[in-house]
Amino acid sequence: MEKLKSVIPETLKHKISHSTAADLNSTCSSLLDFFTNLPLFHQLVRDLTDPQVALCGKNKEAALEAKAKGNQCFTDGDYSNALQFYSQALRNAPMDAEDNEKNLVATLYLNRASSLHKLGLFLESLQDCNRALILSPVYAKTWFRRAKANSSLGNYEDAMNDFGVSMEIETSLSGKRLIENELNQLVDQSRLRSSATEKQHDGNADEPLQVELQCASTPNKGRGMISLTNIPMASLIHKEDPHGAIILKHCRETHCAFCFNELQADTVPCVSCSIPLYCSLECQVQAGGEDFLKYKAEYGFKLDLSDDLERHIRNVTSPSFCSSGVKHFAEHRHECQGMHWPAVLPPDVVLAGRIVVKHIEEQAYGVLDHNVHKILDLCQNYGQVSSDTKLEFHVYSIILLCCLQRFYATKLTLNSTTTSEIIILLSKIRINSMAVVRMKHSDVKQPLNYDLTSSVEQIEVAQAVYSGGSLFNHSCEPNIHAYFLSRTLFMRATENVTAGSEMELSYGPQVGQWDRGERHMFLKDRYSFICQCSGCAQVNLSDLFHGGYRCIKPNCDGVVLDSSVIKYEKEKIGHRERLSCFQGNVPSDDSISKLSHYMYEQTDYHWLEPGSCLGCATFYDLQASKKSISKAEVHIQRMKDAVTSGALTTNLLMDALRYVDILRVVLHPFNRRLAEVEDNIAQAFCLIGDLQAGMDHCRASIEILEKLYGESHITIGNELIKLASIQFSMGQEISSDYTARIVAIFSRYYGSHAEIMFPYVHYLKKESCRVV
Ligand SMILES: C[S@@+](CC[C@H](N)C(=O)[O-])C[C@H]1O[C@@H](n2cnc3c(N)ncnc32)[C@H](O)[C@@H]1O
Repeated sequence: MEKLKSVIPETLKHKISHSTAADLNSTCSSLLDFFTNLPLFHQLVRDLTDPQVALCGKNKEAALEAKAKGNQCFTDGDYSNALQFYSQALRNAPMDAEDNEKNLVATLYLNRASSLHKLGLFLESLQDCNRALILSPVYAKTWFRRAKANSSLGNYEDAMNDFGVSMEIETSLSGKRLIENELNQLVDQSRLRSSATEKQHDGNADEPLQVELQCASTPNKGRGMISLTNIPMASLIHKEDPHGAIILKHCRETHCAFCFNELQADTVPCVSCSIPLYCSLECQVQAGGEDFLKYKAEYGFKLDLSDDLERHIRNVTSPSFCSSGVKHFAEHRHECQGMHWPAVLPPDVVLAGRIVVKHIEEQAYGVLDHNVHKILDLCQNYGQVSSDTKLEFHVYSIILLCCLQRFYATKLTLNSTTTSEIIILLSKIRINSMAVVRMKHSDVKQPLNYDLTSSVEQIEVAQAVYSGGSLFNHSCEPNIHAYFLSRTLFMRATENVTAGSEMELSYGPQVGQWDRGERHMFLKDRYSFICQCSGCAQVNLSDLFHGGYRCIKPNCDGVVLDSSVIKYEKEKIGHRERLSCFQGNVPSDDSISKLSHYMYEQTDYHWLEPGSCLGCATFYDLQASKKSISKAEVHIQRMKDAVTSGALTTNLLMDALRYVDILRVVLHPFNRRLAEVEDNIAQAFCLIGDLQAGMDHCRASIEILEKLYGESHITIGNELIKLASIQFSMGQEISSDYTARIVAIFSRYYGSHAEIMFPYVHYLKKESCRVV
C-alpha cells in the first residue's frame, strides 16, 4: 500500500491533502484516472482478490498433515499439543472433505473432544462432540465420547441417553461390552453424586431502560443526548447492538470474531476460510461465512430406537439456536470467498465494507450509487483529518470498492461518486466508532488473588459502530459510563442527573487522569475536535493539582503552577465559570477549601502566573525544582525497570525511596505523579515480600487519587481492589464497610452487571454477608 501511495504524483497528493468534502468528486475522479492506467494498482487488487493466490482458503492436505501430528501427540500422551494440532487441522479442513470414508471435520471435532476430555475440559469436550454429531450422527464413538463428557459434568441423564444411542449403533461385541460397563458405573455414580451445578450469575439480562432521552442540538458540540427526566445514579440509560463491528487483528487468535469474548480451547473456525475463529457454532452461524448447519447430516438410522432416544438424537443434532428465528446480517459472508483482502486491509476499511454490504442487503434492490451518505446518519469531519489520512481514505476507498465488486459486481459501480461516499463513510467511522474493550482475563477471573499491585487493564478487542451510542458527546467529566457485554453496548448514569442535562461519556481522557493539555492533544489527534466540555472549559481543582508544585512557604497548602498549565487555566478563566469540580467530585478538606475559597474570592486573575503560589502569591523559580525532579526520576525509573525485569533488590528500592522524598518536597501533595510513584513503590515492596509497606504506599497513592478523581470514581474502585488483594494476601479480614464501598463503586458503574464483569465483586459481596 505504501508503494502505491508513493507513486501518486505530488500534484495530485497536494490536491487531496488540501481537499474538503466538497472537493471529493474531483479528487476521487483524478485518482481513479491515475490508478486505471497503473499496472501496480491492478496487480495489488489481483493479489487481494484472487482466491488462487490467497493463503486463507481451506486446504485438505494441510488439514490431514495437522491431523496426523495431532494423532501422534495424542498417542504419546501429549494432549495439549494434540489439541493445538486438531484446532489447526479444523481451521484448514474443507467441510465436505472425507478421510477414511468419514467426514474429516466431524472426525477432527471428535479427536479434539478426546484431547479436551483428557485435559479435564469437559464442557469444551461436550461441545466438540455436539459439533461432530451435527455433521455425522452415525458414529457410536462420538456418542460414547459425549456420554463420557456428560458423565464428567454430572449430567447423568444425558450421559445415559448418549450411552444408549452408542450401544444401539455399535456393532462389535467388545464395543457393546465396554459401553455396558461404563453404563453400569454411571448408574452407581449417579446414585452417589448430585448433578447440581452452580448456575452462573448472568446479571439482570432484561434490565429495562429506565429513562427518556432526546437527541437535541447543543451549543458547541453538534447534536447530543439530553435527559428528559431526572435519572438516578446507576440507571441503565442505553443498550444497543452494533450497526457494524469487526475484531481487531491482534485479537483474532484470542477472541471470538463475533461476540468478542475470549476464546476457549474448543474454537470453531469459519466454515469456508481459515481466518476467523468463533467461540461457538451460534456465533459462527450469526457471523456468516458459509453456514455450518448447511452441512448438517440428516439423521437416517435404520434402527429401532425408543421414542426417548430418537428425541435425544434430535435434540443434540438440532441446536436450539437454529430455531430461534433471530436473523442477523451475516457480516462475514461477503468476505469469505477464499480471497484475503479482509485479512489484509485495516479493520476500519473492512468495517466500512460490512456497513456498505449491510446497506445493500437491507434494501431489497439496493444499489450503491448516490445514496450511500444515507447509510449512517452520523457526523463526519473529513475536512479536519490530517493530509496523510485524507490520502489513505482515498486509496483505501478505491481498493475496497474493487474488492467488494468481486462479490457485488452488479450493485457496486466504481466511480468518483461511490468512492467519495466511501471516503465520507470512513470519516464517519473514524469519529463515531467505539473500541469494544474487555478486562484482561487474569485481572478478573481470580478473585483477589492476582498479581498484587498490577492495575486492572482493558484490552481493545474490536471496533464497532453504534448508531444510537454515537450521538452521545464526550466530556472529560462524564456523567455516564459505557461498557460492553459480548458486542452489546451498555451505558449507565454514574451520578444523579437532573432533567434537561446533557448525558456525556468519556471517549478516553478524563479529568484526574491527564492534564488539560494531554486531554486536548489526544482528542484532537484521535477524533479531530477541540474539547468544549465543562472539565476543559471551567477551572477545576484536579487540573490545578494534577501537575502542581508545592509552595515554598512553610505551612502554606497553596499550589504553584508551571507555564504550560497556566496557559490552559487562563483560557478557562476566559469562560468566567470556576471550580466546577469542587462542587461535585473532590472531597472537601481543609487545604482544598482554603485554596478554593481564595480562588473564589479573587476578582482579578493576577495570581495566575507561573511560579506564583495560588494560596499566598509567594513566587519561586521552578527551574531548580525541575532539575531535582529529573534526577529523582532517573532513580525511580531504575527501580521500575528492575521490577519489570525481575532484578529488583532492596538497595534499588531504598535508593528510589530516598528520591521519592525529594519529589514529596517539591511536588504538591496532590500531584498525580506522586500517586503513580507511591503505586510503583507499593508494587516493589510487595515484590520483595514486605506487604505491610506495600499496603501503606498503596493507601498513600489512593489518598492522592481521591483528591483528583473524587472518592467514588471507578479508578478508586480499582485501586481499592488492589489494596484488598494485598490485605487478603496478608491474611487480614477485609472489613464490611470497606467491602461495601467497593461494591457500591462497581455497582454505580456496572449496575447488575458488576458481578459478571468482575467476579471478585461477587466474592466480596459474599464475604461481607459472612462478616455481618
Ligand atoms: C460521536 S460524535 C457525537 C455526536 C455529534 N455531536 C453529532 O452531532 O452527531 C463525536 C463528535 O461530536 C463532537 N463532540 C463530541 N464531544 C465534544 C466535545 N466535548 N467538545 C467538542 N465537540 C464534541 C465532535 O464534533 C466529535 O467529532
